[in-house]
Amino acid sequence: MHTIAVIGAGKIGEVLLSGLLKAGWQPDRLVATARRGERAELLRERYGIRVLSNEEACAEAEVLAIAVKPQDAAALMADLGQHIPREKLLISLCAGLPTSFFTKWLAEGTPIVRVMTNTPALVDEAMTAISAGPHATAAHLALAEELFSPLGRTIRVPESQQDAVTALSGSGPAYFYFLVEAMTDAGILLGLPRQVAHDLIVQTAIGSAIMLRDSGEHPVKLREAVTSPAGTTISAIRELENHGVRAALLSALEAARDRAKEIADQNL
Ligand SMILES: NC(=O)C1=CN([C@@H]2O[C@H](COP(=O)(O)OP(=O)(O)OC[C@H]3O[C@@H](n4cnc5c(N)ncnc54)[C@H](O)[C@@H]3O)[C@@H](O)[C@H]2O)C=CC1
Ligand SMILES: O=C(O)[C@@H]1CCC=N1
Repeated sequence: MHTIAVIGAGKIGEVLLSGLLKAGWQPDRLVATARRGERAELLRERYGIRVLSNEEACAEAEVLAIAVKPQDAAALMADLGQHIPREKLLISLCAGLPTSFFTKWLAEGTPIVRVMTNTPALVDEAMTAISAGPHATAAHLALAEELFSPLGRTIRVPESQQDAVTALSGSGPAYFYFLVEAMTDAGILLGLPRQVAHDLIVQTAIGSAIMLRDSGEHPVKLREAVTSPAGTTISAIRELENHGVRAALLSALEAARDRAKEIADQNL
């Protein structure tokens, strides 16, 4: 069994650590690094894992999962790159950064895999997309899948699609929460108590998501089944179309994709 180091165990790094522990990884196979002492202490207490310096973690683990913010990656790699021998596998979780970003700090031949996951990993329902970067073999991709499959679903995509994946499923949970928040407000407008509105919409979201996943039906079909002739739903749909919600989503995701590219450009 490999030892995995999560370099920069913040929100996403912690999700990965807790998922691996739930999947049966032994705490002595997991190592984390953190910038702040209190964070290190919390991770030690919560998970019983070792929290080391970046350099020690690199020496200890065969797989290095880079989970710092993209804006912190250059400083990290400038310090750490020289301590990473080519036998290690580097897995980047950083939004926007292409695998070519990392190669300049790494020994020639070091394998890199790029991953985009999302926060539903906390409830074992992540969507994780995995791409081979330079020198990543089928075995490296299989190892990345082994690490992320306990957190939910995994798919493989070409690296050229990762910015789009980031815009769609990486950021996706935020769009659904935004929608739930707005629909709860709409319930308040219609006179429902906040808690009732919240409960109604959360269960409706869960039911709709399960139907989308399990029915095998196209979303248009599912929507049509709710939309009665001259009924209530079509009145609401007309307002959504009048307000350009579909166009807003297209623009929103394009903006997220463009921001991923911009992050890369600012850090290259
Ligand atoms: N939050 C999300 O929904 C998602 C985030 N990501 C990506 O995951 C990465 C991490 O994001 P979050 O967990 O949200 O950020 P975060 O800010 O919660 O975690 C990053 C952690 O890295 C630590 N750090 C920074 N520089 C360090 C260094 N030199 N040595 C050790 N630790 C260092 C910070 O102290 C922080 O705890 C980002 O690159 C982001 O693009 C990917 C998918 C989803
Ligand atoms: O907002 C962000 O930059 C990160 C990447 C995907 C989700 N959160």
